[in-house]
Amino acid sequence: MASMGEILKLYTKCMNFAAVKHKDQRRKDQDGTPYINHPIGVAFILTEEAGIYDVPVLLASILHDTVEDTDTTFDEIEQHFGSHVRKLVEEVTDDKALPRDVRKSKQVENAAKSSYEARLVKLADKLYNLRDLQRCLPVGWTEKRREEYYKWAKEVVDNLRGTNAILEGALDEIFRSEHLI
Ligand SMILES: Nc1nc2c(ncn2[C@@H]2O[C@H](COP(=O)(O)OP(=O)(O)O)[C@@H](OP(=O)(O)OP(=O)(O)O)[C@H]2O)c(=O)[nH]1
Repeated sequence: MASMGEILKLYTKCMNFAAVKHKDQRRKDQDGTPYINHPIGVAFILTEEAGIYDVPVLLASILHDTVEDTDTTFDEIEQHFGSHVRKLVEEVTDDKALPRDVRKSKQVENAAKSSYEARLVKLADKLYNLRDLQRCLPVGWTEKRREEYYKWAKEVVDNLRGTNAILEGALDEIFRSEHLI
């Protein structure tokens, strides 16, 4: 079993890796929030709200957008963080080469087939993004696009149910406030 020191070393290496990879990326909000706030926030939801302390899950949550949105490869993830974390990051990565509508429907389909660990990352990711959407509308988004995102996110979440009552409860609170349930 890894010591606390080894775990902290790996966790810090992971945050540094993601921060370097996302360094030029910003969120879509008016303020151009540094993108790294999102993966760190997803990991924080898992520890702080859901009480998840599973190391591969937390590492995958921090790395979840590195391959999708930066030049990071799955081989690189494996080299630094091992094959288990690589598999989880693969499970939560969308293929950006696909047309947007195909990518979005694949995410709904793939949710149902995901592992328990990947489901935790997906739920926390959706929770962060939906809260962000409640906080402010991304630049260039219309109210219609916002509504469509909520509806699509609910379809994904519905295929992830039975995974974690805290995360699903927090998501349902948002869906209720948006009159989706
Ligand atoms: N709410 C919100 N989202 C932002 C912001 N900045 C960046 N995003 C990202 O935008 C994506 C959602 O926008 P879409 O238009 O639906 O997706 P797309 O960019 O992938 O086409 C999410 O990424 P994703 O990896 O595609 O996640 P998900 O849509 O698969 O959950 C989310 O993380 C922001 O300021 N607010």
